[in-house]
Amino acid sequence: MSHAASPSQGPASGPDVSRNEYMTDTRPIAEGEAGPGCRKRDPIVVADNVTRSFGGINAVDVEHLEIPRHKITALIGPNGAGKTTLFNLLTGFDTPNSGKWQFEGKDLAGVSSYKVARMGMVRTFQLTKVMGKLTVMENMRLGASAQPGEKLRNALFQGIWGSREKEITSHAEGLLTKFKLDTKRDDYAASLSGGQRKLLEMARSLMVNPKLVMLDEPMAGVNPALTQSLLDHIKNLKAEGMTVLFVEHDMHMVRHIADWVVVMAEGKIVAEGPPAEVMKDQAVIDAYLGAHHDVDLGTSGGVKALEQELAQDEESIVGTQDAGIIAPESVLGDAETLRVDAPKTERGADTRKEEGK
Ligand SMILES: Nc1ncnc2c1ncn2[C@@H]1O[C@H](COP(=O)(O)OP(=O)(O)OP(=O)(O)O)[C@@H](O)[C@H]1O
Repeated sequence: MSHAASPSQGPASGPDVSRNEYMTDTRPIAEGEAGPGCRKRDPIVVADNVTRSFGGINAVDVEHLEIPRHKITALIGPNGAGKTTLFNLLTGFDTPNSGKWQFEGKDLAGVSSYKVARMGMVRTFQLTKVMGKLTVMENMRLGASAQPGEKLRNALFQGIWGSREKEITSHAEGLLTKFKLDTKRDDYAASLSGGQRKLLEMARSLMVNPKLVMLDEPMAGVNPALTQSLLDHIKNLKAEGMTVLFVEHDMHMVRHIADWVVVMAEGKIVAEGPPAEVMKDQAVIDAYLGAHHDVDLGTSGGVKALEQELAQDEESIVGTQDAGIIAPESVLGDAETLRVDAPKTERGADTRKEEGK
């Protein structure tokens, strides 16, 4: 498939043929049968034997993984499955014990996170890393620092610097307008809501015109009023020719926007395929639900069945709405959030997140 449009061009820049091209491509994503580690027709990332352990825990143990280009791939799995660690490894924020991986055919092992971003592979974090004491615009400008125009030596050449400055500012303004943050451009990022900070982080990551955008739990902590807008922005990334890989516990979001789903459990890829197929997969149900395996996650009936099953299980905290894990359908409505998590207390995940994961 041709790369018809620069990722920076949005729908505002005129008729967007790529929108149709990328959104309507129904060719199979896998080369053969879907399954863990299956080959893709057009992969943008290919990883082999990537492992990372912490003490005795094999946090990531991925034999083979390919991420399909121009598609939205969801990376799902219970708490502690290794999703964020895999993100960290692929983007140079952590170093694996072994393995190699390529982005657009280029080896990335040993490449710093800064260079990875400059090559077009950017990521956001579960807890946003926007700078609270900088304004929204200053945060955006920081996002451009992976571009050559921001290098110090270029600053010595006033002409280049001046035009580059204008270019960066105008690019930032365009993105802020698109993300409806333009009225906040001079506000401190600390004054934004959680959802607006997620939008800002996403907008900032686009300052380098990435080819692959990796979002770690984009919906976590987002007010329902902003949920639809975030979903639309993610779909737009694909329409504009970008590839998206996102980690998410919100199964409705996964079913709604993902073209492909990769499931991790205990560091390994245990299932892969189109959302509707994967959520019926026994390995996925087992990974999420342990003993509660007679339930189909792909249907709302399945959720009801699970709730009933859990209501009779005194040992399980899954399904107790107070824990924020599964809300009954009566509470969810249409644009609901359905979280399917393993109990956090199993591995002290909460503590780590508070430390700035
Ligand atoms: N810096 C670290 N030090 C020690 N253990 C870690 C560290 N980072 C991750 N782990 C462990 O590695 C495993 C995988 O964690 P990871 O955060 O990647 O899982 P996850 O699938 O992203 O979970 P969640 O859905 O809760 O975000 C867990 O057992 C976790 O406790």
